[in-house]
Amino acid sequence: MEELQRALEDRSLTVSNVPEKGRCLFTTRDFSPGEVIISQEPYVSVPNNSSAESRCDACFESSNLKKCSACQVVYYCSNSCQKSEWKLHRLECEALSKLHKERRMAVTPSIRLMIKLYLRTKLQTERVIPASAMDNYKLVEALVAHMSEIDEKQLVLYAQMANLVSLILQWPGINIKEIAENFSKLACNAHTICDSELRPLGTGLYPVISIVNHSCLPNSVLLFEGRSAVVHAVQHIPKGAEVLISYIETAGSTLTRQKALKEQYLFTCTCPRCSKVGKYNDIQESAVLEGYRCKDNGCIGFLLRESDGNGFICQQCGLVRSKEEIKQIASELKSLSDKAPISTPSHNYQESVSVYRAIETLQRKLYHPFSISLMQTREKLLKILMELEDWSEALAYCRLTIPVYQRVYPGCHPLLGLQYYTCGKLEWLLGDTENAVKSLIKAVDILQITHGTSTPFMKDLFVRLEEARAEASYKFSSEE
Ligand SMILES: C[S@@+](CC[C@H](N)C(=O)[O-])C[C@H]1O[C@@H](n2cnc3c(N)ncnc32)[C@H](O)[C@@H]1O
Repeated sequence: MEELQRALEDRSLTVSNVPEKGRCLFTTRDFSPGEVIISQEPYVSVPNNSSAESRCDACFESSNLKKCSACQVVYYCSNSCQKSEWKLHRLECEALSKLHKERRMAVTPSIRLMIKLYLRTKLQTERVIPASAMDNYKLVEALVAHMSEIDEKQLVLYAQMANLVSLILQWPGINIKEIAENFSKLACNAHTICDSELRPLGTGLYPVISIVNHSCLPNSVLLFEGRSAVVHAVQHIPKGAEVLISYIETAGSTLTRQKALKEQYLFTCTCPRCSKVGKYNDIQESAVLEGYRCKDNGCIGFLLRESDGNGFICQQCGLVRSKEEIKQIASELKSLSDKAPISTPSHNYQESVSVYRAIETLQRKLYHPFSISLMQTREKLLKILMELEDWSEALAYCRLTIPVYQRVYPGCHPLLGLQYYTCGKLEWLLGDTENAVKSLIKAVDILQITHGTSTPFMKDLFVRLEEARAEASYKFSSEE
């Protein structure tokens, strides 16, 4: 702990224990918006390899992959990536190769992550790979596991997974209970590694970044540059403040967010947003984000259940929607949603578009215009239409999502920045350079804070903005 405190001191940070939260990371100087607060390489990481997509174990790249010829499980995109992982993979490869082929192919990313955790610890203990203040097994030991709060079913699952890890490693005297506890640690401490556009690529354990606690109104954001986790301040953070990121999708109502936090991280959030639970403004916000729309299409009031329980009354105009009408649309929506594909293979894009269009129409009838479900359906349509290169309809849906994004991701949120970026790209493709410039400027304003300015993604964004600006001014001068 002392060694870690010294390493953090150099970064103007310190760790303290707070009774209701456990360890917390505090600043010892002011941080400006966009500044990197802390970054860390993973102690261990694995890509989310599936039959549909594989990635390099070292850099998560998905092209030019070659399978490890011995274990046939792990992929690398180059010799240098394979070399960088070799000390660890040599041991993993030996262990995996002893399994029957079918069993080996069924080893999940979570099992691999645990195997790598044990192998890395072994190699550090034997000093085959170096350890440091921010990179050692003691930091993993210090992570919270919440063992006493986990339900029976989950414990049984962790015990089964621990047995499989033991079977693969075949280490005499290995402690199954400790492996099960480590699975519980991974559940509330590991992070999903995403690319710059927040698409999930894999999972990593970053034991120092794991000290950062959650807020639904965070002052920082955790993003990834390759496999490195980087925490950026998204607002001015004064000296002595706690560094806070969001662990979950913050768009939901307070009850939805609290449920997600309780289920995965086993705590009740008391952040400034959550402390409003049950107050009028919070009830209003939940009814807007997750409730029904007014019967009058021109009214954007929110609906609350009538005291007799027979319907929902608009809090703006007083019109009532009957329970039966709502039930009817909800049931149509359910049967349509059951038909919607979870993932869309390319040959099914057209079919998916029609299903999601029908869902969107029904959701518009049922939900408030700022509904999160409606926003998510439009987001799906936007993605599929982009795959179909139908830029114009994709842009229409993208524009419809923007006001909801602005409401649910206020301030400097990467998802809002990325949505402006998509809008700008589509406007540019459709020749609407003037609006493209406006959207890309909004994207840059947010993303240079959340993502920094030096990543390939941001450099590409700056180039796109310059190109759009040049084209807009050329168009303007030729029109003159
Ligand atoms: C990734 S760890 C964060 C570091 C942790 N506080 C520690 O002592 O190691 C996640 C756990 O921290 C606690 N935690 C995180 N944010 C919290 C918050 N806002 N309020 C209360 N507990 C929180 C919960 O126990 C959660 O499962």
